[in-house]
Amino acid sequence: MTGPDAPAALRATGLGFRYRARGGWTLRDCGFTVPGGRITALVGRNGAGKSTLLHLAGGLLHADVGELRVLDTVPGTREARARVSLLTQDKPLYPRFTVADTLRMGEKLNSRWDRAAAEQIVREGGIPLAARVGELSPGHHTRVALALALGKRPELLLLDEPMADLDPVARGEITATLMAEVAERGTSIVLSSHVLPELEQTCDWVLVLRNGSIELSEDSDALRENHAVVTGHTDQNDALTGPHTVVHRRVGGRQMTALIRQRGPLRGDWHVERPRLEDILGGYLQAGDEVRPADSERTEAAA
Ligand SMILES: Nc1ncnc2c1ncn2[C@@H]1O[C@H](COP(=O)(O)OP(=O)(O)OP(=O)(O)O)[C@@H](O)[C@H]1O
Repeated sequence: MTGPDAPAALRATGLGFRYRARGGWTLRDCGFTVPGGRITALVGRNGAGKSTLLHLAGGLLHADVGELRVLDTVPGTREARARVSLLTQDKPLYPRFTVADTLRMGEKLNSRWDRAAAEQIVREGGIPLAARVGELSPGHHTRVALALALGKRPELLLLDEPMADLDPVARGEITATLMAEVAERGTSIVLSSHVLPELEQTCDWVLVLRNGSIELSEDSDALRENHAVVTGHTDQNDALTGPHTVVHRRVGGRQMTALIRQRGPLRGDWHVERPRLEDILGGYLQAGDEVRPADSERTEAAA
């Protein structure tokens, strides 16, 4: 189902998870809604909790506190498993199976199996159906795992760094396949990635995790509209506080460049540019590493 009545792809309320009962929280107090029928980029620094969140959504882990729903169902239940595909980073497949065996297994296990779609993904990669999975290159292994995940015709596809092993041509082909899935079937896709430029044309929703907490859950176009990259003299620093929020700031000499969430008109003399999604995500990822004017002045004084 697509449109305004479509169920949210993911919905979390007060979600918390820790790997050991006495360990620290890997995910803490996460609350967000990812609308259905979108391609959502799940972004965060190493160790932020992206894989953990995807494993929870795929029903491989269970929340310690709070609630997570996928397509309005409980992750890991029979209904959720029928409607959700999760491709983990290790992309487990049987190494002794041939590619053809693997696709046949997909067909046996899934009542909605789309053989043509699965075979097309394999064929596009030039992978022989008779090849043994254990002898495939990592990129071809990823392709077969994706064919299995997509052949199931899921309503929600969860992908943990799916492009990491793929060559640039394969990345383009798989991206086009994913975008066609959303456009033609209204499939919801949530994919984690560190390759920010590739998200620019693909993703229409963004979920940013920072140290296990949700930093951002927002529409990509809205983010582009309500953020600005401003450059000007450092003595105007105070003009950026108040209604605006400085996400990240870099100072060089007496000039500063800042990514801001802009609320209303800007005071002062600034050169203003509309940021790309990549700039916005990069700014949020670096937010804790902010270089403040005072730091830069100390550096200059010491030089
Ligand atoms: N099986 C595990 N047992 C204990 N701790 C774990 C386990 N898996 C992950 N963690 C810890 O949980 C935190 C979040 O890890 P996670 O893999 O979810 O992050 P990530 O954002 O996917 O990172 P990356 O970008 O490096 O893939 C890290 O501190 C990690 O060390």
